[in-house]
Amino acid sequence: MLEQRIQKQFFDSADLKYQAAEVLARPIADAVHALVGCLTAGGKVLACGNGGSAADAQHFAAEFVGRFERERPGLAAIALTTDTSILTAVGNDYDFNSIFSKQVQALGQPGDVLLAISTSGNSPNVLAAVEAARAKDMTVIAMTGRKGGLMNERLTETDVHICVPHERTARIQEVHLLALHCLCDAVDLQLLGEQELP
Ligand SMILES: O=C(CO)[C@@H](O)[C@H](O)[C@H](O)[C@H](O)COP(=O)(O)O
Ligand SMILES: [Zn+2]
Repeated sequence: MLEQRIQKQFFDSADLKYQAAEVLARPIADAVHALVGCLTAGGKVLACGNGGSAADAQHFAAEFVGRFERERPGLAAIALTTDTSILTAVGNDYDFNSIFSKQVQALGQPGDVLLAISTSGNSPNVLAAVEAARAKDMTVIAMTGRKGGLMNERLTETDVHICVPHERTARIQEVHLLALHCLCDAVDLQLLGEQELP
C-alpha cells in the first residue's frame, strides 16, 4: 500500500515533467538568453524564495558561483536567503515582507537579473523583491506554479515567467529544480560551446 503510494508520486512527478517539457522549453530558453545577456554585460543574478524555494535559490547560486557539470570561471550569483544577520535585522526592524526587497535595493544594479521563486506566485516577500527589481531596472525571471498567482500582475513583457502547470507545491518544486539545472546547462553551453558529457 505504502509502496503504491510512493510509486504514484514518482509517476505523477514524471507525468508532470513530460507535460512541462512542452510548455516550459520556450520560457526556459528565454531565461537562458536573459541570464547570458546579464552575465556577459558584467551583471549578476540575485535569487530568492521561501522554504524549499530558498533551498532552490541557494542550489542555483552554488552551481553558478562554483560549477555545474563543466569547469569554468565562477558566474556571479547571490542567494538572498542565506545571511541570517540581514534576514533577522530586516525582518525584525522592518517586516518579513521586506527581507528580500531590502537586499535587492542594496545590491541590485540595472541589467542584473532577479530569480524570484514561488510555487504559489503569492509570497509577499518575493513579490516585494520583484517590485524592488523593477525600480532598479533589473530583469525578472519568475519561477512559479498554480497559474502564477499574483506574480502574473507584477511581470512585464521583458520579464520571463516559468510557470509549472500544477497545483501541488512539491510537484512544482520538483520541476523548478529540473528547470534550474536546464538553465545551468544551457548557460554553460552558450558561454563555453558544445562539449561531450561523460
Ligand atoms: O518545501 C516546501 C513544501 O514542499 C515548503 O517549505 C514551502 O517551500 C514553503 O511552505 C513556502 O513558504 C511556500 O511558499 P511559495 O512557494 O508559495 O512562495
Ligand atoms: Zn519541499
